Amino acid sequence: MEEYLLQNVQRYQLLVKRFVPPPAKRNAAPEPTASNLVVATRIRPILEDEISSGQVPAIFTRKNESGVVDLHELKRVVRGLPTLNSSVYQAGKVYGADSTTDTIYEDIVHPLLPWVWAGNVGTLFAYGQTGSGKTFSISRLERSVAGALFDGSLPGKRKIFVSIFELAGSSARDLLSSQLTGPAPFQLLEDSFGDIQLSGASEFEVGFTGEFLQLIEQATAYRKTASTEKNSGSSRSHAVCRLRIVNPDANVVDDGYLYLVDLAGSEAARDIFDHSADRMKETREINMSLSVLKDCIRSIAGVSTSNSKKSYVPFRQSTLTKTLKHVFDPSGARKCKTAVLACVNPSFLDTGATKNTLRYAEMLFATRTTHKQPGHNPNVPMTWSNKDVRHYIVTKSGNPSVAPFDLAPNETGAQLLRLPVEIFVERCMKTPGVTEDQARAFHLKLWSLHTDSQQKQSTKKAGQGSGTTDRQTLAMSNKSSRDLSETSPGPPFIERIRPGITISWNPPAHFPFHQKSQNLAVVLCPQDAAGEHAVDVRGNFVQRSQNGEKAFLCALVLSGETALSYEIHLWKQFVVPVQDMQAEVILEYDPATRYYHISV
Ligand SMILES: Nc1ncnc2c1ncn2[C@@H]1O[C@H](COP(=O)(O)OP(=O)(O)OP(=O)(O)O)[C@@H](O)[C@H]1O
Repeated sequence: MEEYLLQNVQRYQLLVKRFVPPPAKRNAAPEPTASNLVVATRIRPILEDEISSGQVPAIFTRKNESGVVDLHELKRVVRGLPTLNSSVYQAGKVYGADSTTDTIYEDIVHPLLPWVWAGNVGTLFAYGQTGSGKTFSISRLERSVAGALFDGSLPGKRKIFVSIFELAGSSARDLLSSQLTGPAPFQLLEDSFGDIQLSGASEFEVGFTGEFLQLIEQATAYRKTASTEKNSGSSRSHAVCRLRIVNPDANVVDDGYLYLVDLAGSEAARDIFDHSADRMKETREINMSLSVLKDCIRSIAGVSTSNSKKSYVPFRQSTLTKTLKHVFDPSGARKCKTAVLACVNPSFLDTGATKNTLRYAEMLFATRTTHKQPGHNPNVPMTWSNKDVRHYIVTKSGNPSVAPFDLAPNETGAQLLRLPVEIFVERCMKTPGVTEDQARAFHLKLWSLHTDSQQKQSTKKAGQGSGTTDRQTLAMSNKSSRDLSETSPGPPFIERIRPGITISWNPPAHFPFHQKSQNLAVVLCPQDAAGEHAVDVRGNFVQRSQNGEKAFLCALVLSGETALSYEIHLWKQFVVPVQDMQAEVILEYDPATRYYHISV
């Protein structure tokens, strides 16, 4: 086909010249005043070597209509001259070949900085066909961000921490690791707040622009690239630069995060020079992760392949979308703003890939909406305002009740949950008469409610009456994709207890391994099935149950060396009555640290 196009380039140019643009169908939805999603399309200039090989541009912006582009393909006909097949796209803000990266920065990236500075999450990602200008754009935008963060234009003091890593297939590798063997693998773990943690990846504090740029250069040198037909320095992994912004003066404000993501280009087998098994596998994995990304985009746009408005967002299916969970998780609690840069190659040889990129840009453009916080739910501490927190403290902290001003002067539910247990207890004990045991029991009560709430399904229904694709409607109606079933509420906790699950429990006062944080145990078998030689951690034989009390022999889970990490002690066993069990807890193993962490 390429040969055919190159042979007919003059006819193609003639037809393009004669083309009369039809009016573009405008998106009927009103432009949100403060959208949480900005979509932009960048058409890179046609390159010298492309011109010298006879290529011409196929994509054009309109003079009087911003945000609209026309794409022309040459259509082969069986008999007669080829004709022109034109399509029109409305793909957000459009930047033509003569636009500068500085303009794009001012329009879509700079607004993210005050947002993350204030403790929110901002994301910029560039996607598009291999050779379409993603790395060119992101690398320059990163430099502008590095300048603006330290030029004193943002108010107040912040500490800035940088991690840079690449995602390839199912692996995540640290591009700032000091290992001589190359980027070190690490784990992406989801904590009980639903945030993704980079377990084992390095993070460096940077104090000025040059220091940040040096880290970017170090990471770029490590990043995996290879030659493709379209780009001699093609990126063979997705690169993520994550900035964590800490406000040292306000310990109740969440850390801000800025993600700058340069995706690997999608490519076809014909684009690849080296067709070795490894290279083909790598290409398959990249294309697979990009396809999961597209599924996520389709789902949040409410036009999933199943045509169901209650789409399941499959962000856990690749490390890329897991990293971008905050963008796609309908149940996410953090406030997010996202800028998407769709990059396209203007050449008429690349129109297939360009159409694909523009279709997804259009789809994303249709999902723009203002961000609303999930509504208050008395059973979900993550949704509580400070007023809700104070009410809970007054009514549920025991006798005497903890003074709300001592425990949570400003904190929301999410912030109270994040308080280290020792600080929580210390604050509770400022109230006269409150004992340490009472404070710890109250902490446990709050956490039990939290862990249970993370597992329960939302009962609200999708888009009732509105018929819109509002992400918040999806958020309220869709489960997070951790809830696999749409209809089943799941059995109550007591009925779920079985060998193999981990539970939190309330040990008796004489228990010798009382943990400062949660007390956890892995259920091994019913007490009566333990056998006559089974001995518990105190050296007592495990008795058969009496008075029909239901109990299980459990292995203890004790705290690890690092905060909120745990180890399973299979040989330290103890009988736990069902009545002392509180909730099921999901533990996730981190091979890097060899500890378990609470996942849900
Ligand atoms: N706006 C631009 N102006 C001038 N040259 C550009 C522009 N955008 C991209 N290029 C050039 O186009 C080529 C391909 O760009 P780049 O490497 O950024 O593509 P990519 O989309 O990151 O590709 P891959 O996915 O294969 O990594 C490079 O030579 C780059 O210098």
